[in-house]
Amino acid sequence: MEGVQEYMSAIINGQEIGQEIRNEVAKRVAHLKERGLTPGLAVVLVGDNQASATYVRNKQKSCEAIGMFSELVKLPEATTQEELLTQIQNLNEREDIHGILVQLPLPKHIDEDTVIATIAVEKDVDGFSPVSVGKMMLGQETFLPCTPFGVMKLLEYSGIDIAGKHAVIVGRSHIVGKPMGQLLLQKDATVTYTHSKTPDLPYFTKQADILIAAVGRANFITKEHVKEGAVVIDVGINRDEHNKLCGDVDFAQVDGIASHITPVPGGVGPMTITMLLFNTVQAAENTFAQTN
Ligand SMILES: Nc1nc2c(c(=O)[nH]1)N[C@@H](CN(C=O)c1ccc(C(=O)N[C@@H](CCC(=O)O)C(=O)O)cc1)CN2
Repeated sequence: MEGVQEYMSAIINGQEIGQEIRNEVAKRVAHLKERGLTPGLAVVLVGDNQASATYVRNKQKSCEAIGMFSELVKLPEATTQEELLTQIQNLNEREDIHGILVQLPLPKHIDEDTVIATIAVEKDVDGFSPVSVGKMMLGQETFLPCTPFGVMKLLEYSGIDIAGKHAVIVGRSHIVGKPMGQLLLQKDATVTYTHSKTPDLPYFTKQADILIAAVGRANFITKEHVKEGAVVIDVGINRDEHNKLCGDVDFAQVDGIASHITPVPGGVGPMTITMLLFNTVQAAENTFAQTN
């Protein structure tokens, strides 16, 4: 059709890129172990959320696969906030634990902000604590939140230039949308934040060279939202009306319009755990450097 350029969208494969990075992390683990230090991750799971239990199991398996030590602290739904804080304080003191993560969401009677702020900043491998977030905002060295960090790696490994590009973020969560914009800004993108209540969303998203969908709604981003040749990164993990896993982007509609696109599953998801391993080995290396 005249005036319409058709793209073969390149599929960004998070499994493959994640594996490449995990292989590098595994070498760093082996190097530390030869020197007598085994990187250790503590994963705290409170309650019976099935999806959380699956993610936690995958995190533990991934640790084992590269030779890291991992410990699961599994607590019942009725755990009080005080009990949880005590558990975290104990983990903060442990020399064999270099990274701590508390799986989110927590049961409603527990205040997530208070819990996250209790994790020692040098063990905050999720990068969620106020100090880690503040350092990230200032461009200082810190642990970056795993999902946005993983997206940055996907862009880098796919050879996508960021400087000078217009990145539009759809979503404003503390763990994805907000930090995502900051990381892109630090690489000289021009960043626009939008969200589910932005009027005339396509007006903004159609301007995106890099479109990040992190709104948490199944198939929310359709062909009306996407400029031809845009890079489309789907951070969503949803279930559609048939209970099938899907992202925030209607893949079938956007495939062929975008220059690059991430699938769900197999795009951003595997990178979240990869960057958790990356941060944990970094935490262990920091400990090693301080004690040797
Ligand atoms: N403390 C944290 N809690 C949560 C985080 C987090 O980064 N830290 N993120 C999410 C859940 N999450 C990790 O915890 C996570 C979600 C999805 C995947 C993933 O690999 N998804 C696969 C599909 C998996 C499936 O089949 O269900 C994919 O997209 O390919 C990894 C990690 C909320 N909580």
